[in-house]
Amino acid sequence: MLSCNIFKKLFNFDLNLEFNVSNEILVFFGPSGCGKTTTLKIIAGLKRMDKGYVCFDGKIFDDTDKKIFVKPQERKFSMMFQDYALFPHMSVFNNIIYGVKNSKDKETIKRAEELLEKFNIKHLRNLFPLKISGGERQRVALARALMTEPNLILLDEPLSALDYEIRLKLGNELRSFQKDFKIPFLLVTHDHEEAKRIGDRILYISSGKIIKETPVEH
Ligand SMILES: Nc1ncnc2c1ncn2[C@@H]1O[C@H](COP(=O)(O)OP(=O)(O)OP(=O)(O)O)[C@@H](O)[C@H]1O
Repeated sequence: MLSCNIFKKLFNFDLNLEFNVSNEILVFFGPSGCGKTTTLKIIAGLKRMDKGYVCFDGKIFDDTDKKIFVKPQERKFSMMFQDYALFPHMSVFNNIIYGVKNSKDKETIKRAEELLEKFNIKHLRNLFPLKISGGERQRVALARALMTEPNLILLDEPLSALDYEIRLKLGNELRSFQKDFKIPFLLVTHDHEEAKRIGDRILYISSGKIIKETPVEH
């Protein structure tokens, strides 16, 4: 389980959130600028907070009082950004296996092939990111996020560039992935329908605070 208590002074308000994520899809829902991305980056270790902690399964990854900070690359948390952050000089396939230690072994190749199949991007495997569409890049980024067998997945607007039909399909697949992986997923969206479709629980965020929390019936 991920446990967080986060305080950070932002330009216009203070970010102040306390929450846990167990083996479920927790959605952060809120308007642009309310602090969603900043929160994911603090959890990933890509931004520092002013006060608080981030713990996962009893291990401390960040604690401002105890002066503990674990580097992002040592957290085994996978983050997918809004802008996908794919490597432009690498093929789709190499982007997906990037970050896996034994990228040449059979299991890795098999897993990458399965993800290519699952995300319907098999035909793109040798192309470079600039040659494929935004929606396709998003699917490659999703496959990469799931490739490294992380303990936790942080998804920042993972479906925002996709057509409605594909959003529905990938949304369902995200739910089935979460059930297969049995790890916490934290997903950011400002689409309420999507929050209800994908999430097990929704935290409504406004100006850096949780204003409401609701479970979702599926
Ligand atoms: N370095 C910084 N120091 C202080 N405040 C910042 C800094 N960078 C951004 N902010 C402020 O933090 C707030 C939260 O930004 P954040 O990107 O987390 O929002 P968001 O909810 O993810 O928005 P969006 O949905 O548009 O991506 C913004 O209001 C922004 O002005």
